[in-house]
Parts: sequence; structure tokens; C-alpha cells
Amino acid sequence: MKITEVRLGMISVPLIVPFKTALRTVNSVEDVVIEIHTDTGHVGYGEAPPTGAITGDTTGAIIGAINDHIKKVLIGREIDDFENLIKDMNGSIVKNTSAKAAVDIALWDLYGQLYKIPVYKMLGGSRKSIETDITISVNSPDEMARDAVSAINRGYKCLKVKVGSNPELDVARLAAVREVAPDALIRIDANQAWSPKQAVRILNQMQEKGLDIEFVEQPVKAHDFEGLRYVTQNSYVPVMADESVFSPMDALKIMQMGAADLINIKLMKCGGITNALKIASAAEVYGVECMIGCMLEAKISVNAAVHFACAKQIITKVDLDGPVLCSEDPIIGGAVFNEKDITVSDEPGLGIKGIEKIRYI
Ligand SMILES: C[C@H](N)C(=O)N[C@@H](CCC(=O)O)C(=O)O
Ligand SMILES: [Mg+2]
Repeated sequence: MKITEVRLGMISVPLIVPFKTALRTVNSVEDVVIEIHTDTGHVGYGEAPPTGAITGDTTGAIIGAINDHIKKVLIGREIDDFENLIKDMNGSIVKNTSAKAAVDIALWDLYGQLYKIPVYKMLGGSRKSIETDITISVNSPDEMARDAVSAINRGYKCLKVKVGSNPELDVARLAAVREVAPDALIRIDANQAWSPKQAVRILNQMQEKGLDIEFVEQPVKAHDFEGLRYVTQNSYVPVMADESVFSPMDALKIMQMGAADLINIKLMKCGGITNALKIASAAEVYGVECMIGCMLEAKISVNAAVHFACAKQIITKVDLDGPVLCSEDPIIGGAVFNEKDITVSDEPGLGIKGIEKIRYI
């Protein structure tokens, strides 16, 4: 199975409601998709969202990285030469983790198709279904309480509550959500908005009020590993590193420093399934549980994250709500998303059959 062509396109999917975090507000998913074609007629699919506020990757940067750097190391290559292919792809340009993730996902898809086995089974997995949380965007306490009620009515048992814009409102936000969702598992995500001391004060106030937070994601700036450790050591609430962990190297450093209790692995931060496996292995060694997360992504790349999560028991928490936040699903095949319940596909590779409404570029 030899690579003959790399085609790029765009998909545009409106969200059900605007997605708001301390870093950005988004109304629709606008992602770059990649199709890697082969001489056997098999196609591998990948996807990358332009999450400039987090990864630094814009639409133009993703397209440019693939067209100007990555494509030339792919054309004419055998999929069976998998390790070299991935190595050369990663060596063709530095950074650009979103573009690399899209390509890595499409290559894993083809590798699974070559051997006629689903990717999660190639990775040794036997878990077939996982349960995701759902994000409650940061808004006024009343609006967040309304969104929490709607999520509970749709069957979600775990809420990921965004905080951090106007931090003085954060305790009231959590109190409003907890009041309407007394039995829900509640995790919060500050998306880097707090200073270390502010984080400890707010988190401890939340615990003292009995708001019962499972963990807090990325309370302080991504680069501030010392600040993250300060929060981890001084707060009652467990701390998860998200934007601080892009690479296996970042994950190792965070774990060696004891800077966080938990790690959020996202394919778009680390460059795909290959590096996600390295982070998971390091976390297994350190006994640090991980969450599988996503950006605002549609089903192609989130489906790849599902395969990875189904294969790794160190992934004990799931935040793969990208597809259920979308008002429609233009992706044919792949995992089935039924609100919180996600079931992996047993088709070879990643099981994607095609994309509706793709705009080729
Ligand atoms: C979508 C997911 N639940 C989530 O919150 N992901 C990110 C932010 C994604 C984005 O801004 O596109 C996170 O910070 O965990
Ligand atoms: Mg986060």
C-alpha cells in the first residue's frame, strides 16, 4: 500500500451553543481535514482544528505545514514502513502539532486498514465503550446552572465546568451549578486564567463550601510549572496539567517535579496517537492517571482519540465532547456518539468511510 496523493479540505460545523472559555469564544468548528490516498484505493482520514489560542496553530499554518513540509516525505512511501514514515513526518518540520496530529491519525488509519484490524485492537485494547463528560461554558452563574440542568436531562453524569473569566464570579458559578446538579461529578477548567495564589484561594473556598470538585484543569499559565506545583501542593483539589503538557518531554518534567496530580492528553497538543502513546507509557511508569481530551473538533480526530482511549487503562477520565457540541455530524463511519456514551468501531483502521460537505482546497 503506497501513498499516491494527499488532499486537504475544510469542514464547517455550527455548534449547538457558543463554546466559551477563559481563552476564547467559538461558534463553529472550522477544521482542516486530510485524506491520504494510496495505490490500493484505501484512504486514511485525519483532522486538525485551528486552535491558535492554545496550540498557536492557525488554519493557514496547518495547511502550510502539510503542503510545504510534510507532504513531500509522504508521497511514494509504503504504509508498511510505518515507523520510518512517522519519524520522517515528525522530522520534516518542528512544532505544528495539529498538522502532525492530522497526518499521524491518517497514517494510523491506513496502517490498520493494511492489516485489516481496528486501531484500538492494534494498540492492544479490549475496551469497546467509554463515557464522556460535557462542557458547561463560562457564563453568568444563572446561565451556567441552566446549561447544567440541560446536560443532566440529556443523561450526562459528569460536567466539565469552565471558569476563569472574571475570577471573582467563579465560586458563585460553581455554587449555582452544584445546586442544580447535586449528584453530578464536577470537574473545572480555568484554562490558565488564575495566578497560583488566586488559584489556591478560589479552590479552597470552593472546597470549604462543600462544592466537591473532582479536579481542576490548568489553573495557571501553561509555562508556569513552578506555579502549577504550588497549586498542587497547596490546594485540596487535585490538579490536572492540560496546556502545560504538549510533548512526552513536558509530561515527564511535570511528573518528575510533582507539578500536577493528573495529565490531560490531547492528540492536537502532542502531535497524534504516536506521541500520545509515549505520554501514556510515561504516566503508567509514574502511576499518574490521565484524561483523554479534545479541542473543539469534529468526529474524525475525536474518533482517533476514542481508539487510543479504548486501548489505555491509564486513561481513566474522558473529555471527548467535541462531536456532541456540534449541531450536525458530517462524518460517515467511526465511533458512535450517543450523548455521553461512545462506542468504538470494529471496522479496520479508524473506520471512517467518508466526509459530507467537505470543501477541497
Ligand atoms: C472541548 C473540550 N471539552 C475542551 O474543553 N477542550 C479544551 C479547550 C478547547 C478549545 O478551546 O478548543 C480544554 O481546555 O480542555
Ligand atoms: Mg483544558
